[in-house]
Amino acid sequence: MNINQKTETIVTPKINTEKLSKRMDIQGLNFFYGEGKQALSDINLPIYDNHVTAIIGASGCGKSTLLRTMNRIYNLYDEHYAEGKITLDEDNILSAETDIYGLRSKVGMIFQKPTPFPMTIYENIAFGIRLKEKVSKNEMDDRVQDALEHARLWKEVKDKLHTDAMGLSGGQQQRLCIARTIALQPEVILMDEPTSALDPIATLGIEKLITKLRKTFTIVIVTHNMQQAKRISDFTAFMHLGELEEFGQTEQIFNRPKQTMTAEYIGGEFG
Ligand SMILES: Nc1ncnc2c1ncn2[C@@H]1O[C@H](COP(=O)(O)OP(=O)(O)OP(=O)(O)O)[C@@H](O)[C@H]1O
Repeated sequence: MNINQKTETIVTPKINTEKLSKRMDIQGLNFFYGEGKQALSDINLPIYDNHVTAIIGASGCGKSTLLRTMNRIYNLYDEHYAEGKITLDEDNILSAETDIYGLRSKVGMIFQKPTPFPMTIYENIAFGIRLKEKVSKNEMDDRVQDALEHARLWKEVKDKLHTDAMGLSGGQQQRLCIARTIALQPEVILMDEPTSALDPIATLGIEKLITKLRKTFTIVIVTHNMQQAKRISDFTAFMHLGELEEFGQTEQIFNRPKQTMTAEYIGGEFG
């Protein structure tokens, strides 16, 4: 099966963005990997609540960098810094007063390669919950089951919860990582090419899951796969050389791009 084959022109109803609330709002964002090494310039991007926003663009245009500003994971390195404003529920997360651990529990992240902890399936989920709050054994069992059900993994693992998570397939491991993130009840889930290490069937499993999760969470996904962006996102941001070239409803970006650069990228002229 080739899941990347060209699909029909997408037909989706126009979303009236005036009726949506913004879960996050990026305003005038610049990002530097050290003095003089600017990777993002003046990014302005709304992230609408309970919708999926895809970030697309050629290699090196700044997609992952942009995603990483949204939970300040770049703070792991002293010389990396951001300027501008990113609001989450009205608070500027770039402010020096931001509680970074609190921020990361509100804005979860899924990486390219599944990264389960070398523990049992159950512990992969219970571990994070325990760090955040005190819950009884029964409540923990319920929370673990709930997260696995939400991540569409429960049926496959319910009889082996106390076995090593590393024994799961790649697609199952990625769904476990999603379950681990969901268990902490974030508001936003960031996904950095979450299916690029998976086969087509596992990819479709994750895509179905993302479509379901948007009812509860706000999702931002970086993808190289334009057919994937078309299939699962409501909004698309096209980046070029560290700038946001065009943002709009996915249907508009793919069917009627306004910028020549967007049309060329979508048409496969560079990438
Ligand atoms: N740790 C780093 N130190 C210095 N420069 C970096 C670092 N990480 C990324 N860059 C640079 O920042 C720019 C944006 O990189 P980024 O990884 O965000 O792009 P991308 O669009 O996600 O690329 P890809 O699709 O290849 O993953 C590139 O020019 C890259 O070389």
